[in-house]
Amino acid sequence: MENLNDKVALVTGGSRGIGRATAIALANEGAKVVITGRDFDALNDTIEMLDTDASAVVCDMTRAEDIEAAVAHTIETFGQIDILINNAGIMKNATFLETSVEDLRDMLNTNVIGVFTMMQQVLPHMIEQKSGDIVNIASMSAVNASAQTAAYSATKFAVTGLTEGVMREMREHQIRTFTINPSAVLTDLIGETSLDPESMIHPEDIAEVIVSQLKLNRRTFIKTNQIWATNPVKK
Ligand SMILES: NC(=O)C1=CN([C@@H]2O[C@H](COP(=O)(O)OP(=O)(O)OC[C@H]3O[C@@H](n4cnc5c(N)ncnc54)[C@H](O)[C@@H]3O)[C@@H](O)[C@H]2O)C=CC1
Ligand SMILES: CC(=O)C(C)=O
Repeated sequence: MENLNDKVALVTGGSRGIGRATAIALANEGAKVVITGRDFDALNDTIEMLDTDASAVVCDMTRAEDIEAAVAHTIETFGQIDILINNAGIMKNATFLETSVEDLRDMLNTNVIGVFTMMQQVLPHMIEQKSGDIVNIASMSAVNASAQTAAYSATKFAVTGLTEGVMREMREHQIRTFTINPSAVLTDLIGETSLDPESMIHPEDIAEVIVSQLKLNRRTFIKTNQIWATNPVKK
């Protein structure tokens, strides 16, 4: 089993939800953590929850220069990047005919181009280290499309393709690249739901899956998964 103690993790969208829970779980394993997001105060709230060496950097995933600066900050602060959690993402729900091309562009810019740019910035460091892990948070919407989320699904299907292609190129460098596919998780992203919150997946559950996959012996990895709630029931 891998030990995450002293590994350096960069977690995007670390101010709340799955990103915050993952940053906390990695810190609990002894990893050093850099979190990114757009709101410095919200990032600092997360930093105060981390019992480890940690740093926050403002980084809008739609801005390539922010991503470049966040990666440079991580290298300057901790000297390496062992784990990248590409978590930041947005969802805009609408029927297909009511989806504007601007909403599609916003989701593509954050969910796909942000992930693409972040991997392009981080991978040269991992290749030089001859080791690294990249976890891209896709979604069950990357497996099954639903009514009212066609455009969001398209961005998450794109994350799957991007991740698999990168994985095939990077395995020879001892870099594991994989997707996580959660179904509905109790976070701000899905907002009000008709489900009983206790019966839903919680962000901490996703964080636990991520940590357990990162702790697999480096000779193996789970290429993708599907994380379901056991028995989601209505309120
Ligand atoms: N909540 C759910 O049911 C599911 C969520 N996901 C995915 O998990 C990831 C995290 O989502 P949640 O924690 O649920 O959402 P959330 O809304 O609670 O958190 C999203 C995080 O991403 C950040 N973010 C959004 N746009 C950004 C940008 N342009 N630049 C920098 N940071 C940005 C937000 O500030 C926030 O910190 C997303 O990629 C989402 O698509 C996947 C499956 C299910
Ligand atoms: C929000 C999302 O990605 C779901 C419910 O799969």
